[in-house]
Amino acid sequence: KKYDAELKFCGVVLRDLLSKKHEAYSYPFLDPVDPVALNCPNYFDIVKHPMDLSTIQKKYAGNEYDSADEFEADIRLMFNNCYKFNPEGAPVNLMGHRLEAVFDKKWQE
Ligand SMILES: Cc1ccc(Nc2c(-c3ccc(O)cc3)nc3c(C)cccn23)cc1
Repeated sequence: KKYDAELKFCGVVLRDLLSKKHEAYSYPFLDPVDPVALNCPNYFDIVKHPMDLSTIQKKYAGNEYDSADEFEADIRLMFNNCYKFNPEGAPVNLMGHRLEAVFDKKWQE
């Protein structure tokens, strides 16, 4: 059963993560990682289930999430992919932690 109120809140959180105010650290997460463009040919050897905010947005708009838990699982997958590929202390790793902190604060609201 879809719980509409909780799914509406997912849309509110997603819109915030996509907003310009976070663009300084959200840009690595806005679109699917392109291993050719980024010169990281080993990406798909390390990250088996890629995820990004544009894909989450498409799934949300397409009503593919049946619960907030499913939505959160994709958000966490996106960040955990980032931490797996980008070592602790690397710029993109730090951006992941910054954007995840934004998510965590809003999510626990
Ligand atoms: C050789 C190399 C090393 C690190 C990266 N990381 C990285 C990522 C990235 C995002 C999420 C993710 O799960 C994995 C990688 N996004 C970028 C961008 C937008 C610019 C520069 C580096 N970027 C790219 C190439």
